[in-house]
Amino acid sequence: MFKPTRIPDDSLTRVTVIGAGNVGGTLAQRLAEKNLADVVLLDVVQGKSQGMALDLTQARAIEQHDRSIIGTDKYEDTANSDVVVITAGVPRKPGMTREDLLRINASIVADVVPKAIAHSPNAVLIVVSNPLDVMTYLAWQVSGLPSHRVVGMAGVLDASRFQAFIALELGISIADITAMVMGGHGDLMVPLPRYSTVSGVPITELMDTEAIARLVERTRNGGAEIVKLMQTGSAYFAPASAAYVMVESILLNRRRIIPVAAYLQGEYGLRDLFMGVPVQLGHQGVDAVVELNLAADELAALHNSAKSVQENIDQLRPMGFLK
Ligand SMILES: NC(=O)C1=CN([C@@H]2O[C@H](COP(=O)(O)OP(=O)(O)OC[C@H]3O[C@@H](n4cnc5c(N)ncnc54)[C@H](O)[C@@H]3O)[C@@H](O)[C@H]2O)C=CC1
Ligand SMILES: O=C([O-])CC(=O)C(=O)O
Repeated sequence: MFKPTRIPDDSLTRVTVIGAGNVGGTLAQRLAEKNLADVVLLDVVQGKSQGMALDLTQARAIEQHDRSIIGTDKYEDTANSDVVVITAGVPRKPGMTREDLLRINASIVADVVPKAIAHSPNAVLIVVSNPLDVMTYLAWQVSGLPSHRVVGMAGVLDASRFQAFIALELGISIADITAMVMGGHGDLMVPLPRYSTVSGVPITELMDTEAIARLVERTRNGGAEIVKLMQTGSAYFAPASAAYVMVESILLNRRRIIPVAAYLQGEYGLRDLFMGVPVQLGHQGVDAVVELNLAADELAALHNSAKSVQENIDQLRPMGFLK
């Protein structure tokens, strides 16, 4: 008779998601159900990640995958992860900006990142918690990791929103649309119509300036529009999808060229901050920052956004989060 043989669990790819909330839970689901990686889900609330992991495990028969999903509140259980994603933090409520979360989320990020990286020193770190660019800078500082192994998730999400609004406006398939959004993940983000296309044709050749301005504005307010509608939290389906894309490009070494919050060392005339720029993203994290040829007004908008990010990074010092 056939006798199954149990062999020791030896994960080839393992992703830790810190924070088993809306974004973290949905990301864990995507990672496992798309069969990309085994997942360890950690939350400070006792039982939350364990319950979610059990629930996801009970869907395996239906979703047909054999990925392990572990829920825990112990960092030892996250050891040797290839990628660590930080979604721990507080989401904003209607009327708040992302920057209003700076102090509370800085205290969470400063606490969880060193603990996670102590057990996965070779991981690539992806930050999701808001305010995104500032939290990514802080995570880098407290992780001790080289800057290329720390990235923030926002540009893929913001570009995906811009793509969705272009598709809705033109009544065409999302499949043929690309978009680029640079800058900080805040009200001053920089959607780039010249670098947003339908089958290779820039949307500047397909829409009038009024329509483009309207879609740009809706993209900038994409997060706030959802916060206002939901009242009790912020977006998570599209954010989890965007984080998935980044994890996939890293684990499969796809070297996708996508916008992420990356450490800038003179690119675009900016230095010593994390902010949204296109990068080549692979196994080691950021292989290279891609420098697009920006027009003077586009570059000015990028610098304006960078100024706001820098002002918020500067607030971390008097608060005691940075040396
Ligand atoms: N970068 C982006 O584009 C996006 C960022 N976000 C941000 O992501 C964060 C999470 O959002 P949601 O998942 O919707 O919030 P949520 O409230 O559903 O989940 C957050 C989870 O973090 C956990 N947590 C808090 N402190 C912790 C700690 N010290 N250790 C471990 N876990 C801890 C909470 O218990 C909770 O389960 C927020 O800061 C939100 O603003 C959300 C969407 C998009
Ligand atoms: O709006 C928020 O606070 C969450 C977020 O960053 C987004 O959905 O873009």
